[in-house]
Amino acid sequence: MAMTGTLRAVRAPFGRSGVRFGPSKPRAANLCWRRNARPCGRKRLHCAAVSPEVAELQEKFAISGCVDITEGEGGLPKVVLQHACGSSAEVYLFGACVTSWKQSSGDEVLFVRPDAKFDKSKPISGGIPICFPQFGPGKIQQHGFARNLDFTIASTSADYQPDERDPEVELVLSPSTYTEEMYPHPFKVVYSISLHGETLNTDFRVINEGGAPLEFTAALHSYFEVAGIDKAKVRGLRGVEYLDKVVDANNPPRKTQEEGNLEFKGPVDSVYLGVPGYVDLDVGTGAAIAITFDGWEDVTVWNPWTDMPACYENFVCVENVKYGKPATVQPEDSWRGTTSFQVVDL
Ligand SMILES: O=P(O)(O)OC[C@H]1O[C@@H](O)[C@H](O)[C@@H](O)[C@@H]1O
Repeated sequence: MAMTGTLRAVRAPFGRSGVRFGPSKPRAANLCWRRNARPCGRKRLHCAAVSPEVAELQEKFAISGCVDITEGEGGLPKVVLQHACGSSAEVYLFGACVTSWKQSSGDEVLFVRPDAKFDKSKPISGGIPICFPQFGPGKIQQHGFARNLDFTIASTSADYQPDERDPEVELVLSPSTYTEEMYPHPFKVVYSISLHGETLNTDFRVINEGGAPLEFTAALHSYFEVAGIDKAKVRGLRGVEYLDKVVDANNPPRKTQEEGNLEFKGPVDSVYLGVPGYVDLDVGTGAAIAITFDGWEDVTVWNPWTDMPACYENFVCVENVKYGKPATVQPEDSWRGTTSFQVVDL
């Protein structure tokens, strides 16, 4: 993942060293805190602006000017990352779903579907949901349970240098009675999301906390806004074999991508197997989203076409996937998939 030579201040869950910023500096105990860590001036218990849960998270994990924990849609807690350059990202603890990534111009890059619900009745439909421990179809619910569950905040951090403070949040998901019924394996998901300038970086790790090998498939099910489905193109897949799930989702035929530009003239639901680290999406405005990745081996491209009449013209999913060869993680070992998303001019 691209990082500058600035001193990073991060906690060290996997051997990286540094200084931890969260829980953040002590604050006046009873005041309600809002965005940018300024108190609203009223006693927290009497302030209807945020729930006690969100107020507590803000008190523990906010970093002034870089990281805030606020109430999102439906009152759900969300982490707001703000970079000094003006870019920002928003991450719901429910599903660890990144629902917004804005450039310093204010332009939104991600797409949230109009049918998205923020009441936990279903996963958030849009942004970057996580699929784990299954990228379906398969034995359990289509895309696994991680996108239906609340993650917890392990830490927040930012760089030392005031002009280059890269905000980061590290989220964790551990087994519960609910997950054990479907997937009786000790695991820990550790997922970090950060901004480096206008670039969004994700670092997805699965740790085997049991005594037997841990198997899973997974994905970052990323939805991107496009200027029109007729203008969108995915590039970087020429010559790659793919599974065509439009033909048969349960028994997809294997094909080879012939064209350098994958265009959309009908439904597309293809899992490209063994993509070498880079793909981009021309969004039709003269810009593209460059997706650079490591660990993730496959790429799914999905657009439902007229099955979703209200929005199919406005988004394309280009997903980082570990599917063709499911991950097998030995006891005390971990699997890691990193992705760097960047908007580039064409
Ligand atoms: O669960 P969601 O967000 O509606 O997405 C569903 C789609 O997700 C894609 O990743 C799959 O390849 C499709 O087969 C599936 O239909």
